[in-house]
Amino acid sequence: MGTFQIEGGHSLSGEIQPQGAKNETLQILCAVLLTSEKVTIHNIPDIIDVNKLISLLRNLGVKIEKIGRSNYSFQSDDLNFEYLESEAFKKDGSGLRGSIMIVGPLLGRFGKGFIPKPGGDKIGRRRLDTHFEGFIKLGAEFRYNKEERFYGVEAPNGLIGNDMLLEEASVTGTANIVMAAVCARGTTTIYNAACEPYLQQLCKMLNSMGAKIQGIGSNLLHIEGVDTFTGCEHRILPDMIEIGSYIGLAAMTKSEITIKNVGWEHLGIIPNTFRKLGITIEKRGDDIHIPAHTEGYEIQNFIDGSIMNISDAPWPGFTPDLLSIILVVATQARGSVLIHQKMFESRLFFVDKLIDMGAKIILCDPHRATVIGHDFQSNLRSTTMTSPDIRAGVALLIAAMSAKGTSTIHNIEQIDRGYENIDERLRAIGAKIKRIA
Ligand SMILES: CC(=O)N[C@H]1[C@@H](OP(=O)(O)OP(=O)(O)OC[C@H]2O[C@@H](n3ccc(=O)[nH]c3=O)[C@H](O)[C@@H]2O)O[C@H](CO)[C@@H](O)[C@@H]1O
Ligand SMILES: C=C(OP(=O)(O)O)C(=O)O
Repeated sequence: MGTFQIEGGHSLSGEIQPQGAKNETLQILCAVLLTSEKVTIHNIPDIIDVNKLISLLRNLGVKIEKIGRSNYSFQSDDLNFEYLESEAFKKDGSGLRGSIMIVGPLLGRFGKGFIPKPGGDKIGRRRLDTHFEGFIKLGAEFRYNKEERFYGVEAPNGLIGNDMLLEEASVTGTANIVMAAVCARGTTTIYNAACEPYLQQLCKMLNSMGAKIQGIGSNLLHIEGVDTFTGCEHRILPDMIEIGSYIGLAAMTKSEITIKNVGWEHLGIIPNTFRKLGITIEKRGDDIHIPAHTEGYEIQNFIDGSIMNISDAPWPGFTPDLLSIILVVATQARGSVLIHQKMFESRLFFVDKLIDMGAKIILCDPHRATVIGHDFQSNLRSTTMTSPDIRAGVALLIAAMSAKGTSTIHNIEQIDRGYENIDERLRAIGAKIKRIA
């Protein structure tokens, strides 16, 4: 179990470049299974989840070449289907959430796809019904082995396009169904599709491989199935969750930071949501500049004077992955805010650790927490804590960097799942952070 030791109370300053987006990369990597031709992908982040998926693809027989620091080529021209029946696959597949998205392309191209119950953050129930209901609508037969928690879909005679209305705008579910539907005979429409930028990126990539997807960016996708796909080149967007994490980090440590090349047009409601906490965010070309908040930051009220409420919603709503960051930053704001995590059931329990550090938070129920900001009148106290999930881990890291004294965070593998070399990159702008195990 890895550990960070953080000496808090230091302001940072300088420039930081966001990595390629974890959640886009996981979708894009699965799409390489659709073609026997070479697919080249740029700006792949060097993080645990992505490296696990790359290794799974390699074990599945995909030929993988690293052609630059963050650039790879993939060729799926001779897959090893025996691997899908092996114990090694059960272990590899259950190591991350994103692995679920190999099922759609395998089902579409080869008529069968399997996956063990995927891993990922333990943040409450994370069912897969939307994925499999979609495959069934396309004509696949579904099997589930309860003992082994192993899912399978088969369509030996190929998939047939259909109209479907998804029960939830599931991100990985939509990606999975799209990658199957592009191979189906005839037309598929997917209503209530997730439409976040990474899904848009996936659809654009698929179109550049020969797919015929319309409605990209909306929640109604129209897909004409095609028989074959060509290779392509694709570049991963900057990671919006990492960008949001740096905005929060800058404000809470009163640091002046420039976040470079953020891809503003893909950030949606994220900058304005941080502005509701009173954080100044300047657009400088494609960079975000955060001035040092030496006078603190004040949470806005609603127009009628009622208390601010920040909650998650499917895109273009606010991503649930940044609510933990919003929550920790609010602990030093002037004013109060209600954080409402609607999607996940166990993602707010980490507030116990912040309360231990002296933060004023009332956990109303598993989905809602009220934060009463300190306005920097009192510092958080340093402590020893364990990172429960990827975003709570970074929220705790931000808390530790703003706290008085030296804190220890265990289980930093959770952070390394999604943040490339975070200690080294933060040290480069002045953080006192050591990886001690
Ligand atoms: C690898 C990956 O890309 N992971 C992301 C993906 O996970 P993932 O695709 O697994 O998440 P889903 O979009 O399927 O749903 C997440 C949760 O939200 C609930 N839900 C979802 C849609 C909806 O309209 N209503 C609703 O309540 C679901 O029941 C589920 O509990 O999307 C999540 C939601 O943005 C992010 O937190 C994850 O980081
Ligand atoms: C919840 C997340 O990831 P995953 O879906 O991979 O567990 C996340 O990135 O915040």
